[in-house]
Amino acid sequence: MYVVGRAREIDEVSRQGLTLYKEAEKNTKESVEDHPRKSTKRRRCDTLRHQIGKVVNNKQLIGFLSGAGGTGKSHVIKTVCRYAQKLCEELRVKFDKTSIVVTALTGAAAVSINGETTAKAFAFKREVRNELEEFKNAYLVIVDEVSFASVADLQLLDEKMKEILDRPVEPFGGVPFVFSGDFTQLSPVGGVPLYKCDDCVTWKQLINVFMELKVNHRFEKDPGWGKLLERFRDKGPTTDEVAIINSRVVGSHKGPLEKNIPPDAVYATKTNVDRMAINDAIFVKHLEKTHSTDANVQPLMHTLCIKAGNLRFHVRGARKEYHAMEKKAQDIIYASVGEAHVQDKTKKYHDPPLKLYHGRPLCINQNEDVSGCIANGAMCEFRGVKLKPGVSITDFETILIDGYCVNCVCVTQIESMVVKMLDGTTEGDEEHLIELKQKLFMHQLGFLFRALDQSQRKA
Ligand SMILES: Nc1ncnc2c1ncn2[C@@H]1O[C@H](COP(=O)(O)OP(=O)(O)OP(=O)(O)O)[C@@H](O)[C@H]1O
Repeated sequence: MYVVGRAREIDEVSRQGLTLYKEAEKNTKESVEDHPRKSTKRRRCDTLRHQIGKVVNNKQLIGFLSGAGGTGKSHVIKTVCRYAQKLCEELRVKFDKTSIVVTALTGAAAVSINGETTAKAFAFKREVRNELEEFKNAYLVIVDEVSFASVADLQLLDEKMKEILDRPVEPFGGVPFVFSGDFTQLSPVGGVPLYKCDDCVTWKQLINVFMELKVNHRFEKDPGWGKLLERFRDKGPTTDEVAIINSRVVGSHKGPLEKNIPPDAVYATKTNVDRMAINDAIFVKHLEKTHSTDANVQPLMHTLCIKAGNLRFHVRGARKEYHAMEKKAQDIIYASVGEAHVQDKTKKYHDPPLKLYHGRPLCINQNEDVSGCIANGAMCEFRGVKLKPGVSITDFETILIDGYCVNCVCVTQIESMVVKMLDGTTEGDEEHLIELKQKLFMHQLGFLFRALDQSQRKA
């Protein structure tokens, strides 16, 4: 087992890589002369694989790249891919997304490393062997955010790779794998985490290279905060540090007064009910500044509520019989009921109307187009909506929120939502259309987006 100490040592790795490249180049020339019948391209690929194999003592690399948040795991993954691309260009060997398959367990992580979700890349939910044939060419597969993987996920990945490559004995079909992540971060939803399973052979016995990044780059400009978070991760904070955190809690006896909170403050809330209360308060503040309580004044078009359908109630004693709710009752629900309060029979939570205005930060909660960075967890800003043909603004209804008249439209009248991505790879002022997916059961209100706490990630 190898231990690579610090992020800085990546430089050392790249120096080794350069030597490797020079050697590979030399060997390629030699092997061209040795085997004149083999195509030059084929020989270059074989040499490259052989050289990569030598780095890990001719063993199949199954590595684990770890380190606290901000130590540069994603940075290393992107650097390795850029480096490999350059190397392949020099060797005139084809390099594309199947040469190094970059995947992550979550959509947001996949965006940050320019990859795909692991489930999508390996078609976890589908039987599509032919589509996956291309993985036969992979020099390396990277799986980021491995703390999210359950034992079952890893076993599925192992089985898929064995099946794709027709190598039922070699782990992951014999392809080099690097898992990246930090087990102190989030665990899988509804599965057993890898570190908790003593008989998970795939994880515990197969990892043969461990790389730990120790220098935190994210907090270079605020080392004090970085150290505090590091202690949070390792042993838990000291009493003084808890006091520092508490001094940032709005409403605590030492915390900031509401009037002193900057408009771009980042809120951390413990529960969804608190998150929604903050969202609603911010929305009402926006209405106070821009909207009227006079029903005769036309509400402004930059602000819009999107509801899933007309709220109805189930008639007692009657099967499948529903009555429309009174307008007043609807207004109360739209104004004060949030996603955290609405649960269906299957215990799923559903959003009442989304309260939006031009520029409102949103968090995407589905993997729509991961390579286009429209992925679960990615941040975007609401710009507007595109209405379905035949729908006009005169079809909008007005609802009352804290006495203010606000435009409201049913999701069935909308073709797509217009957003601007705030993080990920998209640059410039480009706007995106996003299809709204919703379940149209009258009591199930599901949306593509959930509004975040007006917060943007700081780093
Ligand atoms: N070796 C490095 N030199 C300079 N900056 C770096 C280096 N490694 C990472 N960074 C920067 O530090 C920040 C955090 O890096 P990165 O997102 O890769 O961390 P991470 O370990 O993947 O974090 P997380 O676990 O939260 O996803 C980024 O802004 C990145 O550009």
